[in-house]
Amino acid sequence: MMQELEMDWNFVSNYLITRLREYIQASGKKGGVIGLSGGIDSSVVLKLLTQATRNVHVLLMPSESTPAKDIQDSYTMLRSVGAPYSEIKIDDLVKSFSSKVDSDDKVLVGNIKARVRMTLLYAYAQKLDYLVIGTGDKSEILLGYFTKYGDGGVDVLPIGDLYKTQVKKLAQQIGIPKNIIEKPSSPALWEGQTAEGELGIDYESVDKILYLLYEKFMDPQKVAQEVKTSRENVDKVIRLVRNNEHKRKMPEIFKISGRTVGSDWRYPRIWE
Ligand SMILES: Nc1ncnc2c1ncn2[C@@H]1O[C@H](COP(=O)(O)OP(=O)(O)OC[C@H]2O[C@@H]([n+]3cccc(C(=O)O)c3)[C@H](O)[C@@H]2O)[C@@H](O)[C@H]1O
Ligand SMILES: Nc1ncnc2c1ncn2[C@@H]1O[C@H](COP(=O)(O)OP(=O)(O)OP(=O)(O)O)[C@@H](O)[C@H]1O
Ligand SMILES: [Mg+2]
Repeated sequence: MMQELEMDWNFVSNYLITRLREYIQASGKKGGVIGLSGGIDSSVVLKLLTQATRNVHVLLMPSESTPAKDIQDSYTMLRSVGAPYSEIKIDDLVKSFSSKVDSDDKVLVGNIKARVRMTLLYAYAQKLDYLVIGTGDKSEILLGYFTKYGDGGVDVLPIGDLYKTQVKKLAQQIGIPKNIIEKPSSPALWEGQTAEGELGIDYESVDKILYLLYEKFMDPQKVAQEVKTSRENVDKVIRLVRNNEHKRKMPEIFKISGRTVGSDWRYPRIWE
């Protein structure tokens, strides 16, 4: 059923490396900054990025909820790619922000963490004349499982068209250490958080549900049967995709002049 999600991973990795190199070149910027968490997505994108350009800067931004294992895994990745890095502890910044809101809600504080990281990545990008390279995958993007303008606030999403289960295959191909590939995916925004725990469905099922619904236009009831999951899980996925549509768009502009097309104002070639 899911053979179509199989790909020539060697070809995919070469394709993404080339696209990244060309994207950076076309932007007129010199390279890329990336946040490395020790998780699979940032490890994969870091590896691709170092093959696309020599100008890479890595930010390690641990907080109190970052597992020690993730920091170790980040250093393993750093040693293997040999990229320059800065380590910045973010807890003082996060506390400073959350004290102004007077809240200790874990999702709220977690989102502050993601936005503090984004702010630091953009400051480094500006200082170095680099782009901010994003790490979101297709599963997270479709589900809206990211912080708007936090880890979602980036310049380009190299693995944004690969489901989490496909990122794992690509990771094997490009030689990411096995324990990084196998550990449970987690935003690590609070202690004990795991993606599958918070979503309430495993990624293996989520990816099949997404694929059958949105790429095969299969009826939800049939999807539940095919994936051997409950109808409730399929409905939950549909709800997440629909409710988080706003995270995949630029903010809506209430148009008045009506002269422009789309949300972009095009610079006509004739002016060049
Ligand atoms: N219809 C609409 N049109 C325009 N904007 C809309 C909107 N509905 C909400 N919003 C805005 O969006 C905000 C909610 O979005 P957001 O602030 O992102 O917050 P929210 O989606 O509530 O939380 C982020 C989720 O992503 C997870 N996450 C975060 C970071 C990293 C990762 C990871 O996988 O590593 C996962 C995190 O665990 C949590 O479950 C609202 O407060 C509102 O401002
Ligand atoms: N401690 C951290 N230091 C630096 N960057 C981080 C840190 N935590 C999160 N990030 C950034 O936020 C991104 C989103 O986190 P997310 O957990 O989705 O990705 P991941 O850890 O790379 O992979 P996975 O989704 O499997 O956990 C990371 O890829 C990374 O770029
Ligand atoms: Mg993670």
